[in-house]
Parts: sequence; structure tokens; C-alpha cells
Amino acid sequence: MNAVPAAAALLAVRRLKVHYKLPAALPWGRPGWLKAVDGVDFNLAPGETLGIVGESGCGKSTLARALAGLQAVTSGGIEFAGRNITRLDENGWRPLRREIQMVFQDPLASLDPRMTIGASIAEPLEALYPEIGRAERASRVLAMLEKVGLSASLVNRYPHEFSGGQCQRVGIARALVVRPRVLICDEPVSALDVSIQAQIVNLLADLQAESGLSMIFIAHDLAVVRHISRRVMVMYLGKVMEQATREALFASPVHPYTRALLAAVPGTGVHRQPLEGEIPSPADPPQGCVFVTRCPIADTHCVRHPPTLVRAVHGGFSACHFTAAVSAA
Ligand SMILES: Nc1ncnc2c1ncn2[C@@H]1O[C@H](COP(=O)(O)OP(=O)(O)OP(=O)(O)O)[C@@H](O)[C@H]1O
Repeated sequence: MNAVPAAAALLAVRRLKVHYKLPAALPWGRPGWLKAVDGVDFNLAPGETLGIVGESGCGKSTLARALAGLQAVTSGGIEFAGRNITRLDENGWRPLRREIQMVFQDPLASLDPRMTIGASIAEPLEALYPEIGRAERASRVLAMLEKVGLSASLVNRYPHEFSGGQCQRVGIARALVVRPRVLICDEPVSALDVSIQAQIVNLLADLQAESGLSMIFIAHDLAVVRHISRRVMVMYLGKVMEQATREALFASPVHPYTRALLAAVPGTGVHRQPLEGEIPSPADPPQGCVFVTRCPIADTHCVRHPPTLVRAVHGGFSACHFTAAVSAA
């Protein structure tokens, strides 16, 4: 189920599953499986920003790592520019790292404390474009620093001399210096002060608009993805609950989970029922609809039958047996 036609997609994800093997509870028992990502489908168009939201543990980081080739996939497929990249080894991924880059959640931890920020930004260029000479590399690093809003005069400083927001600017520079076509941002602002978050989101939006790259922007907070995403995908327990354009999702959400998430976002209008109860363990998810234990409108059918994503009235998709009824309400 996709809003972007497959032929137009730069990145196409099909029924993607990433299941982690868990040790058996007893020495003679069978190992269990934790379904971190459990059948995710979406297409990303060139130049598009897709926001992915959901509570902690719903599989966002696992999905991000699988898309960036940092996590083995259990089943399903990932295509980049029409090429199947699901099961490439490190050698196969090497040229692709020029095309698909990632920005991580913890900016300080993702930088080597012994390297100057200039050397950190130069590192991926050196590894992925060995044909680029030293002078050209240095000039690209300085230009990149300025692009992310840091003075070129800071090139010989070390990460500990920078604030969290500045370190994240360096992380963004490191990812973009190789001029990728897809940037995957995994909770890029959640470790930062609220006052700095908007600056980094705006920087990413400006860089995206300038370069035309495709972006996946992951956050646990709908308010954060709101400003940057053209489309938003809502995940819960490894599955897609709803997918729609930003306007449709915020104005007329269809899935009860999205409605509950929106209840916590200031300024989203209609008062909606907030989310209650704990998220079940992905090692032991509900049998039918995974949201059934917290859903205000679930009935006995939902307990036994998992819903599939179906077209909703807002033009997007929703995985709820009541999609048509809720849309009409
Ligand atoms: N290497 C692993 N082995 C086993 N389980 C894992 C592993 N990595 C993640 N998990 C589990 O998979 C589930 C999904 O984790 P993931 O980090 O992808 O979710 P998330 O939505 O990004 O959450 P958060 O925002 O807290 O990072 C969680 O239950 C997590 O504990």
C-alpha cells in the first residue's frame, strides 16, 4: 500500500521484517523472536521527506538501521533506484554509502573524540572518494562546515569543545559531505535541548530543499516531524498504523493510535482521547490488531484478526478494521 507509485520511488520497502532472536527462557526451551519491524511497506520519492513516528520501542531505529545497511533483514525487500539492496554484504554496501547516509541520535557519541571535526567530516570523503585529492577534500570540508552553520575557523577543534547542537551540525556535515541521495535521520533532535531542536530541524529542511535529497526523518514526537515532513508514517509495535500527507494526518487522522498521539500535541485542534496503558512487548505482541490492548474502539473481531493497510478517506492508508467508520465520523 503506497502513496508514491513504485516506479517513481527512489527507495522502495516491501513487507520488511527484522526479527531479533531472543535466548530461550529455559536451557531446554526454544528461543523466542522479537518482531522489531514486522511487515513494513512504503515508497520514498526523490526529493521527498517522510516522517516516521511512534513511541519508544516501536521499531523506528531498527528500520532506520536496516535501510542504511547496518542491520540484517529477516525477510521482505529494500530497493534503491530499482536495485535490490536487501542482502548486500559490506563490500556491496561500500558504493551505496555514497548514496544513502545516516544522522544518528546522539551527536557526541557518533563523533570520534580524538579527531578534529575537520578530520571527522573528511573521513567519509576519504573512505568513499579516494580519488578526490587532499586540497579538494579540504575545500569541501570547509564549505560543508559553513553550510551547516559552523564557522570554517572551527575546523581544528575537537567534539568536546562543542555543544550538543553544534555536534549534531557536524554529524549532518559528515553525512552530507559525500552528497548522498537519501538521508536517514534517526531521532536527530531528541538528545538536544528543546530550544536547539527547531534550529536543527530548520537546518535539515533548508539543506533538503537546497540539495533536493530524499529524507527519512524519525522522531517519537509528532510535533517534531510536523514541520519537516511531506508525508508521515505512524508505527506501532513494528507495524505501520497510518500513512498520509502531513496536512491530512494532522487535520483528519483516521487511526485511533494516531488520534491518541495527536491528543498530546498542543494546537492540533479537536480534543482527542489520550493514550493510556503500556505498550505490549514486541516479543509477545497481541495476536490480532497489535493496538487492541490500548484501543478505545476495539471489538472482539480486532482481538483475533490483524487489519491490513487500506485506503482511507484522507487519501492515505490506515490499518484499522474501522477505517471506513472512523473516516466518516
Ligand atoms: N539488537 C537487539 N536485540 C534484541 N532486541 C532488540 C535489539 N535492538 C532493538 N531491540 C528491541 O527491538 C524493539 C524495537 O527497538 P528500536 O530501537 O528499533 O525501537 P525505537 O522505536 O527506535 O525505540 P527508541 O525510540 O527507544 O530507540 C525494542 O523492543 C528493542 O528493545
